[in-house]
Amino acid sequence: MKIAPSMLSANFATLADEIKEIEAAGADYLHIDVMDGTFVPNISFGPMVFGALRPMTNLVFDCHLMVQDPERYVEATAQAGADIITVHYEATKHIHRVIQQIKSLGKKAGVVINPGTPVAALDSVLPEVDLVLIMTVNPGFGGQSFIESTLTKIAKLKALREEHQYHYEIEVDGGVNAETGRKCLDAGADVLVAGSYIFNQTDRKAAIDSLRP
Ligand SMILES: O=C(CO)[C@H](O)[C@H](O)COP(=O)(O)O
Ligand SMILES: [Fe+2]
Repeated sequence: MKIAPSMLSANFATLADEIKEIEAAGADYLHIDVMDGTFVPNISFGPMVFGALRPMTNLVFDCHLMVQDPERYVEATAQAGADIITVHYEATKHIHRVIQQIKSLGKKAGVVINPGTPVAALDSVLPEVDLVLIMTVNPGFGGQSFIESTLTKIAKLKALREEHQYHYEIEVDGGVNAETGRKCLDAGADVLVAGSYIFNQTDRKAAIDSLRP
């Protein structure tokens, strides 16, 4: 399994040091939450900010685009050094086209659904994607409580992957701590995103280690 600390909960005044610390502590991905104030009721940062961090770390840049019509920003995200670009099913009229756009830029393509969207909405893109992200909170803010009903989606995605020999990783995002993270792993998750749980602890290595079974 992999751990993806979410930069949203890091100290923005010392970002480079925060990122180096979680890299040394054994993180696998750096989860990068881009918010536009329209698709979600919050604004975070964009490609100019994480692009500046790219030369400072070898962590996989796992970009979660919470922006309306993400096709407008996929190219800038790729150019800023993203490795995985994940777009919301709910944010575009053309999810299949956006996935193709990401792949044509040579990046791994992910799709993400809100707690209110069923796995069935993803039928047509599951054969194409490298990652499926299940929101386990409503997107927009760190530090929210895990929504238990999302666990059944993880199991569904795992069963579909086995049945059809799909290749996507299953990632979960929101309210993940040692307890809820374990539930996600038991249900079949491959990647745990955790923001406040990791960055609110002074010992980030202990926090990351506590998420591993
Ligand atoms: O996408 C997100 C919010 O929309 C974040 O990745 C997520 O909320 C991480 O924060 P926390 O682990 O504190 O819940
Ligand atoms: Fe996220």
